[in-house]
Amino acid sequence: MTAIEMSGLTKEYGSLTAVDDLDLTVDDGEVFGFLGPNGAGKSTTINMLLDLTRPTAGSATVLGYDAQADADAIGPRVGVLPEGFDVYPRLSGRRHIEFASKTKDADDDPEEILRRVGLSAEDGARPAGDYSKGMRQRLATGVALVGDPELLIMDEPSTGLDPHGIREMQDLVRSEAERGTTVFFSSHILEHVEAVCDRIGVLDDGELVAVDTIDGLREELGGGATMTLTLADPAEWARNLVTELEGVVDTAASGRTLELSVADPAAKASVVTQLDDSGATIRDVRIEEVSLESLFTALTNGDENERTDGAATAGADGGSPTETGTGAVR
Ligand SMILES: Nc1ncnc2c1ncn2[C@@H]1O[C@H](COP(=O)(O)OP(=O)(O)OP(=O)(O)O)[C@@H](O)[C@H]1O
Repeated sequence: MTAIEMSGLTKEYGSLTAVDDLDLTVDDGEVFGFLGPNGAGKSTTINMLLDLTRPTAGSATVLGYDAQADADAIGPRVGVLPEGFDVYPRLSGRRHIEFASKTKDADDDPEEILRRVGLSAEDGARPAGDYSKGMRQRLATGVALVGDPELLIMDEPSTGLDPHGIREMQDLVRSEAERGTTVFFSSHILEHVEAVCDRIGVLDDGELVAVDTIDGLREELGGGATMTLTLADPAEWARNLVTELEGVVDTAASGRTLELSVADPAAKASVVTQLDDSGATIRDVRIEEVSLESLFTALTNGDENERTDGAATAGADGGSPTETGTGAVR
């Protein structure tokens, strides 16, 4: 079955097209990363799936139900971790789960849910206001898991978490996926998505610019890698042997060092074979794959904080320094 299907899904706010003609399918059981810089339209898309915002055009189904017409059927089957979720400081973690169970008319064992998200019974008894940011996110996920949803929608779940908290969140996503839950995980940080997702969709200025696995995207963008070969003899001679090989896009020779840019993975083996067959002695080979960060930058045209159409960015979260590391495009 298809967990999510968007067809021409569009949302306009006046002259701003926040989400532009999205066609996207997320399969049942998949962990799908919905990636894009701040203001790309991720939350707006999620809001349309949950019927919190109505599309200007197009449609979407969630778990086979029409997102607008059958919103009542979708609600109980979907767990949502909204962006910027915060706890009720005086309520215990356990009470949060109990409250959510009551609201969803579910009969989950609060202890079991707390355990699933890595909170002990003692943690559950404490006021959530005392929790660390990571514990709050885990509790928020616990709340989303009430009613055993078939689909978990997480809007920027790693926001504000330190590296340890991020790893915990990723483990949680993995273990829920192992239980068979489909996960739709939005983020503006490539690394967070890459670590847990089967496929990613990249959104930029409201448009879906790529949908693939990370490896697939790498290849699509040229499978880019740089090869540095150290040879026994001057490299200029060797350079002439490989310049014309398929997949080799750039070459440079300096002393006994030959540097090559290759556009597809197969070219790496061809280079080595060609040199070897021609009698060159290769002393060392270093290969540097295109970084995930440059991949994402290429896809989103290096967008930073704001949209190129100059519209204000909604939901800016003023994240922590840990979010601005490699892969972030804030
Ligand atoms: N209610 C609204 N009225 C007008 N414009 C809006 C509204 N909601 C969102 N937008 C605009 O739509 C665009 C997409 O915003 P959205 O919040 O969906 O992006 P996002 O990818 O979720 O970003 P973030 O990670 O910052 O939440 C932004 O330019 C935003 O300013």
